[in-house]
Amino acid sequence: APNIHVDYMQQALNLARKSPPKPTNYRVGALLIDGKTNTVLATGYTLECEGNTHAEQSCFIKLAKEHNVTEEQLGGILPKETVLYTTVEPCFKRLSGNLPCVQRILRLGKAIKTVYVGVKEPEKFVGENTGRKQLEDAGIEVVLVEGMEKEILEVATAGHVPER
Ligand SMILES: Nc1nc(=O)c(N)c(NC[C@H](O)[C@H](O)[C@H](O)COP(=O)(O)O)[nH]1
Ligand SMILES: [Zn+2]
Repeated sequence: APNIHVDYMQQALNLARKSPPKPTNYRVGALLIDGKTNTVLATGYTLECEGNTHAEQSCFIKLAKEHNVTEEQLGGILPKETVLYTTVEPCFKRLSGNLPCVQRILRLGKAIKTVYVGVKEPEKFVGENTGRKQLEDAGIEVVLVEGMEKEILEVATAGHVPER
């Protein structure tokens, strides 16, 4: 039977393929979904929005612009059954020092109920990603959508110099 989570994760992966390859990040795709009506609220991919933006961050930036609010105010207008799909789990630390997406998700309050991820973040840039625990401690469910790890990582690391 077609799995709705795999369908959305495939959509997110197709978004990730639009991201310009870079050796210092991952090419990620993300979708914000209204879980009640099953409608797509926003899509995003790494570097879509100006500056050094992440896929999840691009979803928030675009949706905030659409509603004429700041990214910080987005929590007030998101449907309460909002779910986030992201091919790579939200970052908890960024080498650039920019605000990590786990913090961006947490400051939306209870707006995001569940985060569906395609893979855990590899340890290459920032070591073990402890973001999942921060989200769970805030009452946000983190669910791994299995079966697409290999193709998600291939896309995510396309800009990386092959390990010797
Ligand atoms: N979930 C997620 N979505 C993204 O769109 C993206 N690029 C990453 N990547 C995580 C990785 O840890 C950071 O890309 C590096 O730590 C470099 O940090 P910057 O991206 O330059 O801020 N992770
Ligand atoms: Zn991030």
